[in-house]
Amino acid sequence: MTSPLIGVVMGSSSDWDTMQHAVQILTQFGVPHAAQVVSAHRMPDDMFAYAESAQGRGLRAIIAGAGGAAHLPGMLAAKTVVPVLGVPVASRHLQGVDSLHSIVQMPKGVPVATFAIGAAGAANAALFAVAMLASGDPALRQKLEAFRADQTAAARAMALPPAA
Ligand SMILES: Nc1c(C(=O)O)ncn1[C@@H]1O[C@H](COP(=O)(O)O)[C@@H](O)[C@H]1O
Repeated sequence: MTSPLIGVVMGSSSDWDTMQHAVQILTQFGVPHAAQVVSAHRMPDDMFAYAESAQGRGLRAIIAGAGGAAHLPGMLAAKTVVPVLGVPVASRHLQGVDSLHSIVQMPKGVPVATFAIGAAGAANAALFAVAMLASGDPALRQKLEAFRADQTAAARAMALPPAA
């Protein structure tokens, strides 16, 4: 079995509806990945172990999704130099604005690349991870270029309904 290049973690299984969109993209591009629940709040020792072992396990990036007081991406970034891509998950009461602010407002020196709230952010985090890997992998770069070309063709083919 190929060891994962991208780790996908989330604070709770309730984040899966959002984070599965990252996993779908990684699967589509054939990027070896592994997804699991890791919570800075509820399982801090596991979170530390995950971050501390990330480099040695060969992870090239970690996509971390969390909602509300979303400390997971930032705490991972505090414990590893493997790039962390943060995905704010929509929360029940504040619709994910709390998650976004928690993830994006990192202190200088400990960056988390922060994406949009929800499914689009999760998909874009995965596409960004693919782009990072593609810079050293011509076959993957070709797949990414084909994906973008398909997207452009679909946008050009968009038709609008007649005005009411
Ligand atoms: N933000 C975090 C962290 C963390 O950052 O460590 N751990 C869990 N959570 C978030 O709590 C929300 C509610 O979780 P539950 O649905 O399990 O109550 C989830 O969006 C999760 O990401």
